[in-house]
Amino acid sequence: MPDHLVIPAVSGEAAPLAGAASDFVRFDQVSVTYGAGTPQATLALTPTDLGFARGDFVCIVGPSGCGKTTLMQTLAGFLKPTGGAVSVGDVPVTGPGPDRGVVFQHAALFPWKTVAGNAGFGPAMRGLPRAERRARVEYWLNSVGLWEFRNRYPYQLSGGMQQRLAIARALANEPDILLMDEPFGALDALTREKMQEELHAVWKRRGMTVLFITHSVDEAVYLGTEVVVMSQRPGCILQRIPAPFARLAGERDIRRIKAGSDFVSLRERVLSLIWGEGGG
Ligand SMILES: Nc1ncnc2c1ncn2[C@@H]1O[C@H](COP(=O)(O)OP(=O)(O)OP(=O)(O)O)[C@@H](O)[C@H]1O
Repeated sequence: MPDHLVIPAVSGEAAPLAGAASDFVRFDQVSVTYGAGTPQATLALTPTDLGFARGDFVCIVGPSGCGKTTLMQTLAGFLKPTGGAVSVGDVPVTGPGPDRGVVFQHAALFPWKTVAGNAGFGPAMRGLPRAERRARVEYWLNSVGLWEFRNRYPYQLSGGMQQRLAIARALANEPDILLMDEPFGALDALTREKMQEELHAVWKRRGMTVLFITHSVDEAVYLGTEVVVMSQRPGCILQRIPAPFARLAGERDIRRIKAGSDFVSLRERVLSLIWGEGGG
């Protein structure tokens, strides 16, 4: 580890489960039952409290089917909770909105639009003036290294480039909150680490709030300011674990950070919690 890196101590303390009244994003007793009132009713999420501050990078991990996507979709506004309420800046979430950008595992780009057309879609839908749209598209395509590919179509891009475009498209709306559901799950290991670096750099530069679902504990511990571990279905939050690596001061070296003993011990701690719940 280079000397100039300042690593805050890994406290070993879990953060309190409930949110605080001052939190920017709040889930208050949010529960979800799919098919409520039918014989097929599935309790996906038990009443859950979670809150976090503006600028936090919150990573959610947990066994398959534990309700991670369900929780995120209530914040995205795609899913109305069966019980409880979600709010952003004290305003209740009642549906999707441009303040919350969403990136899924598969890029879901518009194949008939160019790279620039995809990136500019949100601002165009919102009726922003042409000059501002162009400026945003240029800025965000440059940010994810795709400006020189602006006239290509999605099928002419690699998987990693498509995912970078999906991120640029979400960011071109300049959302306060970025919601990412296993965004790097389909990428090879090397591209995935590069994407982790790029996302981290964008997060640091923009200071936005991120809620990030992943099956990779390594990724969660590296990117998150906090790792939220969920239980098996019906999901609840088992532990919230602060992580220090996202806010490291100084130059970052992803390989050295991940090989460091603080990183390895935090990763093992999260992994053993998940294994106790039946695996990821
Ligand atoms: N539309 C739906 N209708 C009925 N049940 C659903 C629906 N969507 C999800 N479920 C169920 O709710 C539970 C939680 O699903 P969810 O997708 O939130 O889990 P997850 O933790 O994101 O899973 P994974 O890690 O495998 O992506 C699962 O048992 C799932 O089968």
